[in-house]
Parts: sequence; structure tokens; C-alpha cells
Amino acid sequence: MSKAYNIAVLPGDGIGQEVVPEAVRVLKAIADIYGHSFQFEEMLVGGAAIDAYGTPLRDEDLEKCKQADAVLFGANGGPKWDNPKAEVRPEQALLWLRKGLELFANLRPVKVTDSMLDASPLKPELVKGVDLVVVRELTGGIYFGQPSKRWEENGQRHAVDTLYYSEEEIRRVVRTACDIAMSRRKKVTSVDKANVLSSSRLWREVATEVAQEYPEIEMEHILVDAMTMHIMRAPKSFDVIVTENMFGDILTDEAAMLTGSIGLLPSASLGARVKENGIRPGLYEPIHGSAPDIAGKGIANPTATILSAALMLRYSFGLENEASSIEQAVSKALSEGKATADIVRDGKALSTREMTDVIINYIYENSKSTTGV
Ligand SMILES: NC(=O)C1=CN([C@@H]2O[C@H](COP(=O)(O)OP(=O)(O)OC[C@H]3O[C@@H](n4cnc5c(N)ncnc54)[C@H](O)[C@@H]3O)[C@@H](O)[C@H]2O)C=CC1
Ligand SMILES: CC(C)CC(=O)C(=O)O
Ligand SMILES: [Mg+2]
Repeated sequence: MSKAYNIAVLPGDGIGQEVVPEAVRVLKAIADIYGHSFQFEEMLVGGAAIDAYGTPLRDEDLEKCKQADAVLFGANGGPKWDNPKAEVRPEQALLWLRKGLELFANLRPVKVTDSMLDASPLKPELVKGVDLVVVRELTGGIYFGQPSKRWEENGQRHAVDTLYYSEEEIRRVVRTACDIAMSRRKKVTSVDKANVLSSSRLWREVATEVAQEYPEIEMEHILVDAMTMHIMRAPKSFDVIVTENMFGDILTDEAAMLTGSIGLLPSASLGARVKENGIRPGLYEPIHGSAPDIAGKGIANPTATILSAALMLRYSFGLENEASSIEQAVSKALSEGKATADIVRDGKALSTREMTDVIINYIYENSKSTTGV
């Protein structure tokens, strides 16, 4: 029997407000086809919440997200709130959510299907078949370390951020990466800056210890500066990449270019909690930001957010067939040249809504031919 699922919906700012409603439409189609009940509760976060409430995330909304079975998030930020001295910033909403929900592992799969080969600016033979997952530590590192502040002294402006990790924070995320690798090609690349940073030397030491718990796994260590090169030079040589918060943030925007657009990369953020009903709550979001340069035009690529909804079905709800049906529909749309402006090569660029319509149509078509529902 189908369960009911409570999904907190947080579009946020800029194109977040355009792509999240499209992913919700896809989830409604899935509910219709498979007979699930998805209850959506929408909340303001980021700049929209600063404007409405004076804070990027209200305590009561964080509490609702904690109670939800999953959170679907768009993006935060934009020029309107870009004041270097501001005490509240839209992006804090996302940091508070990740920390508050204890979601320490951010999974960013990068899979180049044949249907994406036209979109990638790289040579097809280089990217064809790329299938890697970046496991980014999400609740520690330089985005959270204290002190993080600015001050003035002797007529000079100063600022400091702190890169701190405990061994347990490193151990749990490296274990997550190894667990994922066990069901894949059993290779883990740990990325750090151990030639300079103490926190990275601890990272490498703990990662090496964790690898000993997984004798079947081959673990390699690569310095982050060289990694930016290797990921473009030989992307197919990677299976699971595990790294600290900021390195993972940067490497995955770079890795987006293997597929051709940042508008194609989804993410799932998970922690250790599993609810009594078997649901593993998570936060699902595209890896991109609020894209102020295209916001309000109806041209943003909704695919990353739609694929994030698929990850929600897979990781939080265990609905594998439903997740796959979304992924297959996306793949079919791309292979038939259906594309938004960021990836279109020949032919007409579809709007955000038109792209979603195509994906939804393929989901319905596929359900008739494969499941008979
Ligand atoms: N998760 C989040 O909420 C994030 C928020 N941000 C915030 O977003 C704002 C803009 O940051 P940027 O550095 O410009 O990064 P961005 O990811 O928003 O945009 C980078 C470039 O990619 C394009 N792009 C992004 N998503 C796209 C999509 N779905 N379809 C088509 N093109 C897309 C944009 O038009 C832009 O040219 C800033 O305020 C930043 O702090 C940035 C990254 C993550
Ligand atoms: C806090 C976010 C704005 C950081 C980011 O760029 C991301 O998580 O991808
Ligand atoms: Mg980022």
C-alpha cells in the first residue's frame, strides 16, 4: 500500500522560484501515476524570508523541515541582498538547514548520458560514459568554523574564517563514501590539501584509517589543485570522490561542465537519521544557485531540480521505479534534442515550463508502456 509523504518545499530566490514549482509538477505526476500521496508545504527562505520576516530562515520553519519526510530546495541569494557588511545573508538559510537537519553528506552524482554529449563543451570521447559521485562533507569545514568575522584595526579591514574538522566528522563522511563505492566500482578518491593544511593532514590520516575497514576498496589521495585538472583530463578514472565542504562545492561546479550545464546536476543531502516509518529524511536541491542573470525570464533549466526530486524518491522514500522513470524521461528528452537555452545546440530552446512538460509527457508515456499503471 502506498504511504503518504510530507515534503517541505523551499523555492528560495531567483530561479529557485521557477525551477522548484516544475519539480513539484513532476512529483504530482508521479503521485498520479503510482498512487502515492505527496503533501507539499511551501515556506519562504533566503532573501524572500529576509524581506518578509527579517531572517533567512525562521525557527518555526526549520522545525517544520525537521518534521518533514524530505525537503525540496531551490536556491538562495541575489544582488538585492549582497551587502558585504550585512549581518543576515540569504545563503545562511541553506547553511542553517544543512546543520539543523544534521545532513553531513552531500551526494552530487555526475553522470554523462549519451544524450548529453552534444551539450558538453568537452570532447565526446573524453566525457562519454562518465559516471562519478562526489560526496561532499556538508556540515563542517570553513563554511561553519568559528571564528568567522571581520573587524577594523589600525585603519585596516581584517577578516577571518576557520577551517576546522574533528576526526568523527571526517570518519562518518568517508564511511558514507566507502559504502556508496561498495555498490559501485569500489574506488574512492579522497581530495585534500594535505601539503599545506593541518585539517587536510587529519583528513588524509582518518580517510586512510577508514579505508582499512573496507579491504575491497582502492583508495587514492589527490591534492585539490591537481584534482581540478584531473577531473577535466580523465573524468572516467573516478568513481566516488570524497572531500571537505568547500573543495566539494568548487569541484562539483567544475564537474558540471562534463555534462554541459550546471542546470543538469542534482544533489541529495543525507544524515544518519531514519524515521520510525523507514523514511530517511533528506534535503534535495540542484547544485546551482539563484542565477540572477537569467531569473524572471522563464528560461532556467529545471532538470537539476527535477533530478533532485528523483533522488528524493530513491534515497528518502525508497521508490526506485518512480525515481528511474523520472531519470529515463529526462534522458529521453535530452536525446531527442529537447533543451533549454543553456544546452540547446540546434533547434528551438524550450522554456522552463515547456522542458518540464516534455519530461512529464515522457513519464506518462513510459508508465503506460512499462508498468501498465
Ligand atoms: N544553493 C544555493 O542556494 C546557492 C546559491 N548561490 C547564490 O546564487 C547567486 C548567484 O551565484 P552564481 O555564482 O552566479 O552561481 P549560479 O549557480 O547561480 O549561476 C552560475 C551561472 O550558471 C547559470 N545557471 C545556473 N543555474 C542554471 C539553470 N538551472 N539553468 C540555466 N543556467 C543556469 C547562471 O545563469 C549563471 O550564468 C549568489 O547570490 C550566490 O550566493 C550560489 C550557489 C549555490
Ligand atoms: C551555501 C551555498 C551558497 C554554498 C554553495 O554554493 C553550494 O552549496 O553549492
Ligand atoms: Mg556551490
